[in-house]
Amino acid sequence: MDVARLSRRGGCDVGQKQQDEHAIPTPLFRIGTRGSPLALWQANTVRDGLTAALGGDPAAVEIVVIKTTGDAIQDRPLSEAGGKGLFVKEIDEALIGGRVDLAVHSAKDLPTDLAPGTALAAVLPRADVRDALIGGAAPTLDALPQGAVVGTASLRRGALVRRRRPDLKVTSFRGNVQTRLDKLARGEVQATLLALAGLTRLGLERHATEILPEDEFLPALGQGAVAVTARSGDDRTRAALAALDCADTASALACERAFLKVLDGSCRTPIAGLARVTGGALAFRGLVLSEDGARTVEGEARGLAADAEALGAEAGRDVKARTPPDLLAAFG
Ligand SMILES: NCc1[nH]cc(CCC(=O)O)c1CC(=O)O
Repeated sequence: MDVARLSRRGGCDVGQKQQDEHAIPTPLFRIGTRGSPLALWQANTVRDGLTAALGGDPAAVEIVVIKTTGDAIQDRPLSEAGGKGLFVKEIDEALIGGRVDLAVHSAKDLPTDLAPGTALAAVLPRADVRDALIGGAAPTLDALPQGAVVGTASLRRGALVRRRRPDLKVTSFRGNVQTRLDKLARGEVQATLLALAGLTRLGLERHATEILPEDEFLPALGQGAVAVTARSGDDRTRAALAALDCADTASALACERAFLKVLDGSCRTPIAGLARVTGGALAFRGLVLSEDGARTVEGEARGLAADAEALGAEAGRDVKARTPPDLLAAFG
């Protein structure tokens, strides 16, 4: 990246800076993020990568923490309050309004339709996609006592748990990763499930008592990936972010998001799926479940990574065509 080609905002170019050494430097890029520990880890990772790509000036990239409606609502399941979009609305507004130049999100929390005027600009290399069980009463799902209570806010995790252990009780469980671990420690539930990627990023992976195999516990679409959005027309920011993009992860995410888009009108139906890309080839498996996990409809797609989006959409249409109407009704 040729930093000299990037003009500082507000006309504060290098010549001016030399004239007035005490001027507060204007960052080249502002990153919008939520303030949760996981969100800050992600934003810091993008800041470090972007700073390095720009030549290492620590003043070049600034993080702006934005409080979202989703952060404010703590008393009810988000699927009731309005869904995932609640975590991105205010950040999108800041992006579109120019208060920030890029926004960092967990890919799995990003709605399938991005806000008009914004676009994906980079996807970081994917971390471990698997879910982990954090068992209080026992270390593994199989060893949990009959009727034990598992706390999770995720319909997908709830359905996958009940598919394997129909006797377990699944209760809604919100809050950030640390809050959930605290609730478990207080005995409010006997076990919970969290993304291994999130635990690892927060240095909390020691709490995982069982790592669930990805073929049985198919992850959420986008799990383990960090996505960066920018204004669609902002070529300056998009060019800078291209240095951070992992092409294989971006293809996998495009496939998974296309699958989700075909299937999901709301977030009331448990959906899982994972695309793997190796040497230009993509393999995808996707799943729709009933809330109790008793019924599942599975789809697969294989092809070129270059066709990622079409492969995901095709798998989505195939699964949708074979899904019983009452499961589809939940799509809202
Ligand atoms: N919905 C919250 C969320 N968003 C991303 C992660 C974990 C990190 C990731 O999947 O990239 C988590 C926590 C969790 O599901 O355990």
